[in-house]
Amino acid sequence: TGTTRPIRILQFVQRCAKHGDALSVISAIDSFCSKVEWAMNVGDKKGEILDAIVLETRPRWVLELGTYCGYSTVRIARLLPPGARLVTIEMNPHYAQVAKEVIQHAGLEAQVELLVGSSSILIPQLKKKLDIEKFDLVFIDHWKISYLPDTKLLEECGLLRAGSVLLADNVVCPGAPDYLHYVRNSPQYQSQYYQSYLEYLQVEDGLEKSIFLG
Ligand SMILES: CCc1ncnc2c1ncn2[C@@H]1O[C@H](/C=C/CNC(=O)c2cc(-c3ccc(F)cc3)cc(O)c2O)[C@@H](O)[C@H]1O
Ligand SMILES: [Mg+2]
Repeated sequence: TGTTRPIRILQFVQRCAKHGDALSVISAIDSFCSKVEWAMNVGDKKGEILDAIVLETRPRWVLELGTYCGYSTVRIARLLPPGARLVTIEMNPHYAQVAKEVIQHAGLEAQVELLVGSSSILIPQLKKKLDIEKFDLVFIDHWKISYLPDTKLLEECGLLRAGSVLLADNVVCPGAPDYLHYVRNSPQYQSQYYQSYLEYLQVEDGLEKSIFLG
């Protein structure tokens, strides 16, 4: 009975963040998760690296795997140029509902397409569903065992172009060893590690940026 952690995060956002102000939503979640209850958001330190890569990529189409409460969805969507779109996939309907309300509180619902379902089922449907050509940026932050199969699925579905950027969270903690080996050894990727820290903790973690060479 009682509430869930995502609900407690949403309630804190609704109480403490200003409606339509994405930055206040981001800082409310970071404040709650660093002082009250830890949660698996990319967080403020890795979030700054994410921000820099979104800005340098200037993407028209972004895909996020693993929405959770929508923290990184808001971080990314707030930086998109007008007309750009962020498609985010979340298989847990409860988490998806929380994320929907977090995204709405930030005033970013127009830039975000939140799809509820498994990435392995939805990725092959994206071209038809959303008349998408290719993704310019993919932020991977769902189950760590799904990073590699979903990357291969994106390749097979023709959703990546020469220059598409994959950005993977948690390549150190919890780690995604099979994914890391693949992107660092495949001639089809130019890969780079960005060292940082696990969200809200003094533990090493990092992001891996991998450019698809086509
Ligand atoms: C079927 C494919 C598929 N399709 C669609 N949605 C999917 C999906 N597979 C998963 N989801 C959703 O994505 C989110 C899961 C995210 C999983 N993330 C971590 O496990 C993680 C852990 C730590 C950490 C934990 C404990 C520690 F001690 C240290 C570190 C830190 C981090 O930043 C982390 O991202 C949830 O919303 C799932 O519903
Ligand atoms: Mg993560």
